[in-house]
Amino acid sequence: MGSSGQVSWKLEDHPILPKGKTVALIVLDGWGEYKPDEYNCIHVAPTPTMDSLKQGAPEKWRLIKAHGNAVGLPTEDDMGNSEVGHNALGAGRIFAQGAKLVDLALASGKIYEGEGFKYISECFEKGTLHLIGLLSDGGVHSRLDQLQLLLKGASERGAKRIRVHILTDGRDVLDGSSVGFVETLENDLAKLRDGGVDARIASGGGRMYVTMDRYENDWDVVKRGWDAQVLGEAPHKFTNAVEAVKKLRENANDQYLPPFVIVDENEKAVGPIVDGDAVVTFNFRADRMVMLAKALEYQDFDKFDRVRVPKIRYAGMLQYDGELKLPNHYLVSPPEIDRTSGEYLVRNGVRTFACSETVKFGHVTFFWNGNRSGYFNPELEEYVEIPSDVGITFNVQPKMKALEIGEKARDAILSRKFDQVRVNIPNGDMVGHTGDIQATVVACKAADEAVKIIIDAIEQVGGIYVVTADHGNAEDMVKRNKSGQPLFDKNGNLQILTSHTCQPVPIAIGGPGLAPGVRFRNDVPNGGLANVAATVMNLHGYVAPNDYEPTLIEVVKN
Ligand SMILES: O=C(O)[C@@H](CO)OP(=O)(O)O
Ligand SMILES: [Mn+2]
Ligand SMILES: [Mn+2]
Repeated sequence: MGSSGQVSWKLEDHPILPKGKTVALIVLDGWGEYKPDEYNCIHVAPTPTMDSLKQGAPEKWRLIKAHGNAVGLPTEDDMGNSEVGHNALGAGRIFAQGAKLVDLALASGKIYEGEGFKYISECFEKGTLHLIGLLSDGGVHSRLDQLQLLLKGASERGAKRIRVHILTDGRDVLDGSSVGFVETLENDLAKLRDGGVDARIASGGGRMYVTMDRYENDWDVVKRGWDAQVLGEAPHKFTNAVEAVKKLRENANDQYLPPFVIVDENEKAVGPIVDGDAVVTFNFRADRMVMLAKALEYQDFDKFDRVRVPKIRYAGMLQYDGELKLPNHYLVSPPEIDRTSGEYLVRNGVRTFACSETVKFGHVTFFWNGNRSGYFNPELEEYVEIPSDVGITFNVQPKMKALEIGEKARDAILSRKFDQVRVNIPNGDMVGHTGDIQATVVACKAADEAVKIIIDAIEQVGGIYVVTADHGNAEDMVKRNKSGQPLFDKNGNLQILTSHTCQPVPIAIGGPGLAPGVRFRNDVPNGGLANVAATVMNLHGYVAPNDYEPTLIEVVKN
């Protein structure tokens, strides 16, 4: 059913539940459930609204899975993330995600037989192969072991000169871990050199300061990367990448390292991108690669002065935006996330409003709709983006735009122009990633206040609310041993967890429009994010398509 031509879009009416209720769908980003201790910012923060929803357990509040296999990731040790979380929430089915698809393509060798690899390998004879991406084993945007296999595979297939442009992490993995990842990569590159391949690290920088911006929040981030990777220019020059990262870490953490280039003994950059070269962006996840992909691929580009636009062959690890066909060439086909609940509902006349601030805007639109940008039907949909603050780490502004998002949703609800009002409230996640516990407590309080604004509006119009989250983050801010005790580093400092978690997330339903007798079923104990779409379709008065994961709710006679 890949092509929409053969799909029957008409949804069956729900036998009991009515149509026409306003449904508010609230996704708290990075809001999991964990034991209530001092490192659980959601517990520490005053969150009266979320607390009162929890009182509705088990009929109106429960936990659902948001990590690992439940969201299409390779293993149960993989924490959830926004891409796979919102994909599952919106699509109502579990798709093997980028991480897994790349694993399979590398294991079978199919990655080297595809059009994308053939396309770039045409440059191997005369040009350099550049690999740009996030260097960690976080598994959210990329994975080191995949990079290692790709390096090996490409050199076995004729790549003679390879340059790696690294982006240090510290967000999906512990801050400080980038030194170890760079050392590992350097060892691999040394082995390749022993085998006659001229392979080196050429440039680097921290993911949040260099290259990996998203949703066009701050093009300067991408420009810094461009200058280092393509032009070979950066404020910091080193002859060795391990040394670079160690030195720059004195003033910044891994996520925010300034851009640097590796130079030779004559101070000349060892790996600018020039005519005739091949480039692969090795992240599988889309959102933070789209901007660079545009800069590399678009002829007409006015977001910053590229100075020099090399004639290259460029391929993404995946195609990052199916609608924009960006990039044109890619090594692995992305998951085909079709027939999303958003598309079904709009095609059945459900008027939809979606809103977040820039840094999460694509989550409730692009990811929600199966990595597809744009409207299904502009007559029935309105997507509102509230500009995020630019150039700050969010611990200095932990309230972010939560209240503004709440107010926009409230206005959309009270206008009665929409049947579904969908938001992402970013605070738990974005502030949780900074590792600043006090700020994250403030963030959670603000998120709770935003939920209240929306629920109050739903009360006024007789609607229904669904409150859930895409994965954990703010509920646990420390690294722990197997028995859950916080871990300390060798200097006795608490090991702060900046990443997401593997914890389940809450889901709550309620509101005056919820029909009598609606409650969570108890026969879907392993329910996860993918079960939410069918649930929401029911609340709009429809039955979900057969192949959707089952609904979480039932209607019992009183
Ligand atoms: O910031 C991001 O890119 C990821 C973490 O790498 O977070 P989220 O999945 O919540 O967007
Ligand atoms: Mn998220
Ligand atoms: Mn996150």
